Amino acid sequence: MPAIHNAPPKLDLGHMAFELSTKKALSGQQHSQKTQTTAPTETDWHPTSWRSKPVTQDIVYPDQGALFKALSKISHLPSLVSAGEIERAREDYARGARGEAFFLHGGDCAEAFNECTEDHISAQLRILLQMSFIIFMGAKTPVVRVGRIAGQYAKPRSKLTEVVDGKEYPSFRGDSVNGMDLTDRQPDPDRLVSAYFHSSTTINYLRSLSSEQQLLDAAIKELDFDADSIDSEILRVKAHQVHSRIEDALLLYASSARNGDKASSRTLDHLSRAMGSEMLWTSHEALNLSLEEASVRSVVDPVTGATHHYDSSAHMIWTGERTRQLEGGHIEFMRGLRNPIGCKIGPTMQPDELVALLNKLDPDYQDGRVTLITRLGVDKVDRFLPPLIDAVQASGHRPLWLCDPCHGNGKTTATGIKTRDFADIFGEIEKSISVHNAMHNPLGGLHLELTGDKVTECTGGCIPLGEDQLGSAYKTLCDPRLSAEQSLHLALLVSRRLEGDNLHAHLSSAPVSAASSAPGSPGK
Ligand SMILES: O=C[C@H](O)[C@H](O)COP(=O)(O)O
Ligand SMILES: C=C(OP(=O)(O)O)C(=O)O
Ligand SMILES: [Mn+2]
Repeated sequence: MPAIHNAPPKLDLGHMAFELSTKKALSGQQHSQKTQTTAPTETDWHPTSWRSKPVTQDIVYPDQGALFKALSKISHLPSLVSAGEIERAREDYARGARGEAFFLHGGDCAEAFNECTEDHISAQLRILLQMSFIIFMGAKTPVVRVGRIAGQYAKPRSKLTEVVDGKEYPSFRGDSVNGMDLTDRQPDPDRLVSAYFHSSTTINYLRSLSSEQQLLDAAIKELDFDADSIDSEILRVKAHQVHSRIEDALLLYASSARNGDKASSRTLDHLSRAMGSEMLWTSHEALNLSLEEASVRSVVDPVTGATHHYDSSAHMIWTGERTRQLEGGHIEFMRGLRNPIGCKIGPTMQPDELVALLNKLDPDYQDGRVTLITRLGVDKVDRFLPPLIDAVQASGHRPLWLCDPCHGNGKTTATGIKTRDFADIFGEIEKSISVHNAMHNPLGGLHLELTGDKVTECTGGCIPLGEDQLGSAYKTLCDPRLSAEQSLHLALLVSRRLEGDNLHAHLSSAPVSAASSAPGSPGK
């Protein structure tokens, strides 16, 4: 049973008592709000109201004084994202919920402080851009990108302790909590401050990469993808199409930059819009509620007079499968925020429980207010997804539905390595698309654990990786991620699936690819 959160004695973090760094974001006017009295949803919500609820996966700090100091520091540091950006993200989520945009939400399972480097951050942005370009070509819908980035530093664990050589240690809970080293497993509040600065550096670098020029360069010039290596004729053809479309776009870009050519500019405008001209939205699992609370900034909407509460640490936050109890602290915290919020949905979720959750998180029935991230497992989608969709449709809520094909498909090899197989991952996506389509409730996007780096953490893919090869570049701090190559391969398969194109018809001379009969194992 979850314990009632052992809250530090009445921390006045000052999130309501200092000048609001976001005060100009909504209107361009100055609004100084010293105390907040109105809550956006229910009058009893407050940034601290989660503290009286049971909190699962709680992080217990031995030194409460040091915790108070760290949280107080964070509560006075500038917002990482602005209220205006969060408002724009809300609009994207509403579009996604209405089927007007496809979401690609992905990144590391757990970000690492020592991977806060130009190489890793640009690789993450690049892979998401490349995948969204590929998916856009099939879905023919703008693709909105959201990173598990700039704050994904805290992890829930299946077991809160582990035994090594007969001795019990707290499990590693992410770089914002403790260290991987067995001697560094006590939660350390200084890591919270460090997480803030790593997040801030990451966002700063992402912003510097987000100009249109950079965006096109990253997506187009560096599509480091050898189409000929794909072991499936259908996908190889598709990959070549992507390459040539990318080359066309690059030529257009060069010529319009030279001549200011109107037609080219129009095409490019279209391309940029499709790719989204905004920066990548940032997100993380809001696990450590003390940290999230210290990030809340309250702003009065000058038009309506309502007070909005923004979690200024990310554009979007979500609650995990292990912490989504209806009466728990995590749901309580999220319900009062203006940010788009999400919830992971595993196979134990009951349809009526899901509707109760939506009633609580989305009392005003706003499109895309809540993102439901289903992570059922490839073998459970057909059984568990239809009743959930049915209940939500009948409820009148319109959430954004994402498929997370990673967390329901984990397995451990005989030698104890955590992995996932590409075929299961694509299999869950395919099944989810089919179920959603059959119920006239189109899937709104994907939630993936992936990296733009060359890692060997998941098996399978276009150049199939076997279990015996997992050791060569297994770098994740927690769950296995799709490598850059596996991610691009997945994007091609998804693009093709969304396009509903039947390349078989056009390639009548080609051998029937295994991709159509054994999803995710093309040619094998
Ligand atoms: O990312 C999700 C969870 O934190 C992760 O799957 C837990 O991993 P564990 O089962 O090794 O604790
Ligand atoms: C913890 C995670 O997933 P879930 O809550 O779905 O297990 C995660 O997305 O990293
Ligand atoms: Mn994970």
